[in-house]
Amino acid sequence: MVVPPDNDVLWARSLNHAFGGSPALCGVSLGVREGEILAVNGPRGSGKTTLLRCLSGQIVPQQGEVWFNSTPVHTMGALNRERLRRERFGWIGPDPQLVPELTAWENAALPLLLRGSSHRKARAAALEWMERLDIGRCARKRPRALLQSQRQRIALARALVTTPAVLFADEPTATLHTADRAQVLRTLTTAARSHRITLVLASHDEEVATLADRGVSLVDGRRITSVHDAETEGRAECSLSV
Ligand SMILES: Nc1ncnc2c1ncn2[C@@H]1O[C@H](COP(=O)(O)OP(=O)(O)OP(=O)(O)O)[C@@H](O)[C@H]1O
Repeated sequence: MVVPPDNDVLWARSLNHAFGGSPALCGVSLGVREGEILAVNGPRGSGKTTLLRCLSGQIVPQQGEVWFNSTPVHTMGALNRERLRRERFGWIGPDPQLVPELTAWENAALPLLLRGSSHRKARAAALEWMERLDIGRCARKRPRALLQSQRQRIALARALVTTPAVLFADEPTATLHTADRAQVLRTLTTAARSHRITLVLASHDEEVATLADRGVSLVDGRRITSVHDAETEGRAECSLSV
């Protein structure tokens, strides 16, 4: 068995996954360094979501390996993967998927409440993140009374409230207007940097490339190297070696 490099918090080797015989990932390998912001680019249907779902343990690739901090994720049972996701990972998708009956702060605090944190602690942590994300004034409102951009920030607060080791963001700005997109992306990347949260960010948004440390590109489930990727990889390596 090949052991992953020490400085990679996440490492994937030769991932292959198909849905009903249609390949979604074909031999994708990559490493993600601790605290890095990695952009995953590619056109619709190129395998970005499938890659993030494999890396985060939501699905087990049909072939290949996924490692988190030198622990093999691909050989874990469903319960251990579930625990890993709950305790170490965060996820934000294109749709906020808030619980309509709960207030904004209760939605943001949900991962802590489910972990058994006290109501007071969970509320304080949720409100702190909501203030940082500039939605503190929405705390007592229910999702239906909020704008889509506010709802997506609540989902962001919910993903960040546990300070995950790795945050997976799958098209987090897809349902937002252009102005909101830029702001949510900047907020997300700033929060990740200030808390040293590793961020794997799949997006069509061109601004992502300027905010990430490095990018990988997928086409038809395969990893390709573009000139831009080679440049950004080079930049990341240079900045690490300074
Ligand atoms: N649950 C599923 N069942 C069947 N096919 C799927 C499923 N999920 C993904 N696929 C297929 O796998 C391929 C890769 O899809 P995936 O969602 O990973 O790509 P993507 O790059 O994230 O696309 P998008 O930008 O549209 O979200 C596509 O052909 C898609 O139709």
